[in-house]
Amino acid sequence: MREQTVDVAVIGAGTAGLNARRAAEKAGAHAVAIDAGPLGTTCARVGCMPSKLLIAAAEAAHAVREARQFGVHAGEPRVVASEVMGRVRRERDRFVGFLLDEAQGLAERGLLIHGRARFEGPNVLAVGDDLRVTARRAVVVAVGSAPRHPPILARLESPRVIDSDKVFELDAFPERVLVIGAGAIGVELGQALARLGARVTLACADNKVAGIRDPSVLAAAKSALAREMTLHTRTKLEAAENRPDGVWVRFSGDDGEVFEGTWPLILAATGRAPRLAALELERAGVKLDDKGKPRDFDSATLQCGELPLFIAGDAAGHRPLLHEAIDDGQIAGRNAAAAPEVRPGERRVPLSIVFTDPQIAAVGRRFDSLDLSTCAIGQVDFADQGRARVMAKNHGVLRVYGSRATGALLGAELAAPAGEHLAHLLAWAIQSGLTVEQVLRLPFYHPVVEEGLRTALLDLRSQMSVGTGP
Ligand SMILES: Cc1cc2nc3c(=O)[nH]c(=O)nc-3n(C[C@H](O)[C@H](O)[C@H](O)COP(=O)(O)OP(=O)(O)OC[C@H]3O[C@@H](n4cnc5c(N)ncnc54)[C@H](O)[C@@H]3O)c2cc1C
Ligand SMILES: NC(=O)c1ccc[n+]([C@@H]2O[C@H](COP(=O)([O-])OP(=O)(O)OC[C@H]3O[C@@H](n4cnc5c(N)ncnc54)[C@H](O)[C@@H]3O)[C@@H](O)[C@H]2O)c1
Repeated sequence: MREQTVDVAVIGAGTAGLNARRAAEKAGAHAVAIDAGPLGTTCARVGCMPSKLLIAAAEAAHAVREARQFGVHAGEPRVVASEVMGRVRRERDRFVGFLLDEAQGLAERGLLIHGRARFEGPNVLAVGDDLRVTARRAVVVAVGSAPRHPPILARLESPRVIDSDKVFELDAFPERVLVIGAGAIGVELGQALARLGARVTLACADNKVAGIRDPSVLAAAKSALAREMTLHTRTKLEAAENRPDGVWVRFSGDDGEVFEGTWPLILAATGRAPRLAALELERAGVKLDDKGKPRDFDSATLQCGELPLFIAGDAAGHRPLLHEAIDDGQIAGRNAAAAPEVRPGERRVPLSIVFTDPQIAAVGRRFDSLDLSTCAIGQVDFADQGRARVMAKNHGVLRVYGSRATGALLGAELAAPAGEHLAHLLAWAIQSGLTVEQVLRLPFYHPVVEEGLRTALLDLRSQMSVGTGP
């Protein structure tokens, strides 16, 4: 067994791991990342980037179809799946290439070890069969997450059941596809496949779409998505089996409704789980709950109890988004280098954006955390919003939340045209501590989608007991 001693060992060279290693090094530690591969990060290989590339192709097809309402007749677009997927993979590979170059540079400097790591003790790792790495200061666990399939599908082992790890390898789009799950992955990929010509049925166990909790925004999101796919919510997968013509599945709803059918392709978008199981965290002294999650994890410092062990990115399971993986990595890396002197990391206002049309987003405080006796809600419906109508993108609702007493802007949920931009404006205003009144004093051009945001803010201000400006 070869032995290596470092200050900080980071398990995983994804986004969180690379950032953790860099932050630990910046804090003066000899920090090494260990990765079993494939390298290139989930975001670039099978996550954010290929999904947005597929959505971009889908938007192009949709724009051609929609052109007729402007009097521009292009006919039904001819979608050539091999060309669509060729561009998705070419561009994806370009993004991945930059990360592989970074990994190669680290490996050449002895700062990236190839191999699968597991714990032998709180700061001792076995890497593969022939290397033991001891971390003098701490270990950062940044192993990411993996798709989680319901047991009924997991047992089936059919090539006709795929998940987001496989979808970008398709070379043909099936005529019909069943998407199970209406989280970010299900709705983004479901709508994209529908726009690229598949007849999509989307089914999910709960009543949420893209994680939206505000009932008005949820209703708007559902009705916008239902224009392009058949949507079944509150319906649970009960049975599945392989048949000659595809995979047969049966769902049963909370209301007793049963639907079943056979699909040539099923996309399982049923959530992702942290890849912690194979790490043998118990050997590091980590106490796990019945779901295999560390009991004493501190989401502010990212430390597990008093152990010299930090968890960052999707592996921590609390904010499974790219910008949060970057922040987590920096917090965990810095704390690992300074352990046992740890401090809470600075966090940004929560922001999530789902790239459907309309885009679905949540910023700051969520609807279900509001005390409606002290908070007010302002709303705009984009059906009649000027710029949205001009572009024929007039679908969706935006709701902003504020404190009646202080006039502070607290949060928002939205399904809206240009939602990615509106969500950023709101996040920046909230993080800057602006009141509704102060935001309304900022410029709003005409005619822009942001005027819809102003309508919602005016509605919010009218219900507040402070700040009645111009
Ligand atoms: C389809 C899809 C679309 C997405 N779209 C978006 C989006 O638009 N915006 C957004 O913000 N987020 C998006 N996300 C989420 C985002 O991709 C993740 O939050 C982020 O990539 C997580 O980074 P990470 O560093 O935690 O994990 P990863 O990048 O997965 O890194 C984990 C690394 O650990 C390694 N590893 C695992 N186990 C071991 C072990 N035992 N030993 C050694 N190495 C190991 C792996 O090889 C991997 O390299 C999307 C995700 C998916 C799946
Ligand atoms: N734009 C983005 O930021 C973006 C895009 C894609 C993915 N992501 C990240 O990836 C993570 C995982 O996404 P996801 O959509 O897979 O997970 P999710 O947990 O958000 O959604 C899972 C869905 O699967 C359904 N489901 C689970 N088990 C089921 C069953 N047995 N029968 C029927 N339905 C079932 C749930 O009802 C839910 O709709 C997200 O939390 C997000 O952080 C982000």
